[in-house]
Amino acid sequence: MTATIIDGKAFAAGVRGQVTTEVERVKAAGITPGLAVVLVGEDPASEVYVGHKHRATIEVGMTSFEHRLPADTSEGDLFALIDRLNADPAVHGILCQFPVPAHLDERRTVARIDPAKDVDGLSVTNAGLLATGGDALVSCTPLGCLMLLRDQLGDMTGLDAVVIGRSNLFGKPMAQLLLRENCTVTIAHSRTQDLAEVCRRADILVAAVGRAQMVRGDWVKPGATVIDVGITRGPHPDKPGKSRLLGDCDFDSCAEVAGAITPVPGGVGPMTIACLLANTLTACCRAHGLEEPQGLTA
Ligand SMILES: Nc1nc2c(c(=O)[nH]1)N[C@@H](CN(C=O)c1ccc(C(=O)N[C@@H](CCC(=O)O)C(=O)O)cc1)CN2
Repeated sequence: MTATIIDGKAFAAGVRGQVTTEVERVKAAGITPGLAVVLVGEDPASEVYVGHKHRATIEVGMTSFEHRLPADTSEGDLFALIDRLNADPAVHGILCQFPVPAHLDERRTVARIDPAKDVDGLSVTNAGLLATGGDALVSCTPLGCLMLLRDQLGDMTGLDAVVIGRSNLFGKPMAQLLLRENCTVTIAHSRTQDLAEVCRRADILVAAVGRAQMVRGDWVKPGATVIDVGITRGPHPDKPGKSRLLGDCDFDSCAEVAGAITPVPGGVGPMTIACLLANTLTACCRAHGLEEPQGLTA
């Protein structure tokens, strides 16, 4: 293996430490940043992520408001809760954990959240601000990838970046962030022709397809920086009855060719929650006209 392994777990711990210091500064001004997380239903992975978010919020000194609603919650009841959180001055960030049950609509749910408290950066307002160069709250996972890339590469001007995946939560904001860094950006997806050839052009290859180990070493340009956003749980090959997490990249073959690569687990994943805390702090500072923390935004 030749590639540098990008340690997202350690980097995320550093971001959380920085957030903790900044929260102390904000508290000294008499304000405690507050994050409200809404979980509808009992998706097992979501239960775990929401639990991690709650603990991480408390650890950095913020207030955590957790709202767990039954799977059959009506849109009206969900929106009534969001309206209360929008109006609550102790709440600076709101997110609804995805996926939501099938009878609810993610876009309508996001649209109900006050854009100033939309710490997932998914509202039309925040997506538009990001696309037009404004001060957006940026979706947490792409923001985390940007922080890792800046740390790894510094100036990205002129680099060819390929993002595989076009979701609102990840692919589109990631592409916008890379464009802001002056990369030449290609968004590839399931209908892209000769995907392997497109990927081989990338100095920065970001994989968010949701198909385990799809990107193989011969898709990677020698020396490229590979960011693996996929998390698929599959059976463990050596431990019967146990599972393991797989990324969208075949780690061993990609690491033979890449200059640097994020592992799964321990790469991009931990950055998601660290950036959620960073976004909550940013939203709080903006709400109260306080100086914004440096290095925690796009
Ligand atoms: N409203 C949102 N919903 C979802 C988001 C989101 O950003 N906003 N992202 C994902 C889930 N997610 C956070 O919500 C998340 C995913 C993964 C991790 C993480 O730390 N992964 C670890 C492995 C964890 C494990 O063992 O399962 C890693 O990759 O190292 C944190 C948060 C979908 N929903």
